[in-house]
Amino acid sequence: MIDQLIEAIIQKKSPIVVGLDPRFNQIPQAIKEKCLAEYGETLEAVAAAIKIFNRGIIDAVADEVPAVKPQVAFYEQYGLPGMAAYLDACQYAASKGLVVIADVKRGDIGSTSKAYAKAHLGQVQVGNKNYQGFPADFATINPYLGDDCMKEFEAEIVQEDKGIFILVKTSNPTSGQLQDLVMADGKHLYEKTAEIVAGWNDKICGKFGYSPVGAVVGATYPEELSALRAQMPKAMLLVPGYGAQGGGAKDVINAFDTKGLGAIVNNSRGIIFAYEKIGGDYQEAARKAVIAMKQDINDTLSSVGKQYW
Ligand SMILES: O=c1ccn([C@@H]2O[C@H](COP(=O)(O)O)[C@@H](O)[C@H]2O)c(=O)[nH]1
Repeated sequence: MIDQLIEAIIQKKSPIVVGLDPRFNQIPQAIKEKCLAEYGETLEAVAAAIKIFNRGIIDAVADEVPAVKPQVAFYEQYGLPGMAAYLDACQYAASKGLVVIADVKRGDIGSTSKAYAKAHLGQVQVGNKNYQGFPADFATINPYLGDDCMKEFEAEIVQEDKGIFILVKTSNPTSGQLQDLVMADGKHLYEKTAEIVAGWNDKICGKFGYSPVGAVVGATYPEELSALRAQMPKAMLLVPGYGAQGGGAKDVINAFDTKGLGAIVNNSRGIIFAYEKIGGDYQEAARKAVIAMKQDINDTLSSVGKQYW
């Protein structure tokens, strides 16, 4: 799947992933009213609105981006109807040929991690039949339970051709509270996580030189991003923090290798709710925002001689 992701990035000239993080209050009024009229003030109404909204966003951007990243929390908060909307987002995006990155930030003791891996990247068997719980191509992983727990995702990575992005240096303001702690050997904790990722990368790698075991590094920490690019040369970087969190093209440029590959930059609110800023139809606004972001990143890549296409 790492190779398909990179191929789609090259084909669409677009190292961009759209975050599907629906907030009910920000969904256009007409969609909300329609769903509330049909289902009343229920979780089902919210889920129906999310489903319509997401499908509209996916339709608007599918030919411009290689991937979407639904963040499960925005669905989970609405219980079972919310999770049905999450499933719909994954399935509908896949039906439009998009790579799905499940932002689930999972990780637990080994045996539980195995169940998480099956839930989001694999299959479960019932009798003679196999089922996919929440089908995705990649999942985000919380590393803090250690190597053995992350390794439980390996079966799905290898046998199902899936991938993971391990949280290395997150974009939030207090990420340094734990991740920047200096260890006995003088390295930061996030560098130790990067060592685990890089070690794993040496064992499993795709045709572009990138591994299905990638890393999450925030656009809001450009210096660390630069250093981590060098420390994990075979790790695809998933870079959140562009847009609403303050990151710009100049901040993410060092996530890319010298050829202009190796990173995919996320933007959630800045794309899906672009209509609140630029007005007009939400789908048209999302499409315009994606095209503007593409231009911004491609122009910046080109200005430093890194544009691949
Ligand atoms: O370090 C991290 C890891 C994940 N995220 C997620 O990315 C998006 C960002 O949303 P924006 O609206 O573009 O700010 C969201 O789903 C986060 O949970 C992150 O921001 N930082």
